[in-house]
Amino acid sequence: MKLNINNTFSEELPSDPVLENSRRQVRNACFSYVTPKKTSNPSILHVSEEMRCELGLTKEDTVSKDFLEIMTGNKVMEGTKPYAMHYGGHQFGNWAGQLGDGRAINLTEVVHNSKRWAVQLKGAGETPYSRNADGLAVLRSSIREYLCSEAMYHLGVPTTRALSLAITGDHVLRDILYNGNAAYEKGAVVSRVAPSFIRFGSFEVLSAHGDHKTLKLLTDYTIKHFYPEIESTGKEAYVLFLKRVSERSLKMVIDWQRVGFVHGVMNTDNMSILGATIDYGPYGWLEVYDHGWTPNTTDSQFKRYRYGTQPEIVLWNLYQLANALFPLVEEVDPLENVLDEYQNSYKNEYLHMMTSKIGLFSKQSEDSILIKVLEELLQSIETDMTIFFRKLGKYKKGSFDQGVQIISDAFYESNDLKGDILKRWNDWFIMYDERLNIEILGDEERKDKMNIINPKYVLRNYMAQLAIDDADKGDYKLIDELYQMLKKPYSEQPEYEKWFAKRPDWARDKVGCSMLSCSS
Ligand SMILES: Nc1ncnc2c1ncn2[C@@H]1O[C@H](COP(=O)(O)OP(=O)(O)OP(=O)(O)O)[C@@H](O)[C@H]1O
Ligand SMILES: [Mg+2]
Repeated sequence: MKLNINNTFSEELPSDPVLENSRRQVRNACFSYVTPKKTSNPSILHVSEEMRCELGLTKEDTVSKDFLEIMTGNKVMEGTKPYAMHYGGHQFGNWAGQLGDGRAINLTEVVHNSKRWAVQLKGAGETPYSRNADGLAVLRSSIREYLCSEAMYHLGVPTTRALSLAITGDHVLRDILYNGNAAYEKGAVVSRVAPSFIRFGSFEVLSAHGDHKTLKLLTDYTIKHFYPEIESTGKEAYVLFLKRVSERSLKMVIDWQRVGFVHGVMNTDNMSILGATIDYGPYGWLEVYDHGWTPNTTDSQFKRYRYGTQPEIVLWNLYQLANALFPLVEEVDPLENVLDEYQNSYKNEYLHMMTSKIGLFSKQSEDSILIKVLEELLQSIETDMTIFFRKLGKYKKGSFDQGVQIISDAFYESNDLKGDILKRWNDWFIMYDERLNIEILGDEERKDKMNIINPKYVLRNYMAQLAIDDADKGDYKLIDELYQMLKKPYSEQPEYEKWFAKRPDWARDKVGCSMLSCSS
């Protein structure tokens, strides 16, 4: 197996001088060297073809013994020195101090086709940052991370990627609902890939420790490799850096809102500095359109990370990043201006995204009302988000009296559609139809454009759970079926029509489908 190894993070940034794998507080360093844990009887369950090609690996490579051993922790690739990254974070609104890669281990960076990739194992064993946990990951959460990160890539949402999914042959103890019912589960490792795994928390931890020297090194490194378009130097560069991170993070969260993805645990240690979705833990997909929904039972009391607040939370997290960068800028105003800009751009971008979802591509002053009324209606009775927007593409100008009929599959209880609600829906279609008259696109063209904005297939929570249930019994076919289908989320794919359906009733309140915890 030949990878074009080219390490920059570990070559250019300070490492923790302690080499033993003991839990500790790390200072003046961006990472600690650590070797992945050996696994007892590993086997690869799936490999992402697209990611394999991105890294310059052949099919033969991915079925080799080397690949199996390297991607499950049993062998360290020649010429590499794996390491865990040092970071901190704000968790659920509070500063949590040092966190770091407690179970993720970076193997190496690779350059292929002029693109830089860091390859990391998640669930690869204890590190200096493991605190009181075991450094491992279970099959259920690894299937969810593997499938969803690749699905998000194909949806066009900025994200970390996955290369392989493996079981380790070891057993891992977990208490899924934190209610005293711990049980052994199959251990697993996902090899995941991103240009870099640096997080907001990587900057925060250095700033919190007053280590401005390493903070500056890390910021300069990040700009040099990942924001090369920033040509200025000094304070100006750091302000621009915050601005670019804020723009990328805004794009990411607008995409989340567009496809109905709820991250579930948007702590600052789970915010990539590249504006990519990272940490597929207790995430979920909106089935019933509901701004108040979060899949994460650990957050059920305050619902801090519910669907509707995700863009505000990104802003809150950017504030923490701005605070962390403050020692490099020493002026509040320019940093605050960047955050103010986020707020303005967010309003515009959100409206633009929502209007494009309903096939409006010109701007009109009344559009915000049309969208607001629609959002209220979508929440007035249980309405499936994916089905609603996809079906709306079939609407034909002038047929407002058939509007409700066209989207009626999206309603979970069509009996609820009566009286005032039905009237309000009909009124909305009249408004919508009038507004469509200002658009230049015809029905077919509008539908085609809407169909590359509104996915037909997403990884509904119960679908991942079905794949997990099968995998627990040793049947991995559904993992591949979902993986193949989710490669083309915007295409019709009649062979997969059965997955274009509302959540089945059995999944309504089932653990793993509508209730997920951080236990993984
Ligand atoms: N089983 C575990 N063993 C050791 N550390 C863990 C374990 N699970 C989580 N952690 C650590 O707890 C912190 C918060 O966990 P969180 O659930 O956000 O991350 P994660 O799912 O492990 O990984 P990532 O953010 O890398 O995708 C992180 O520092 C993480 O490394
Ligand atoms: Mg995390």
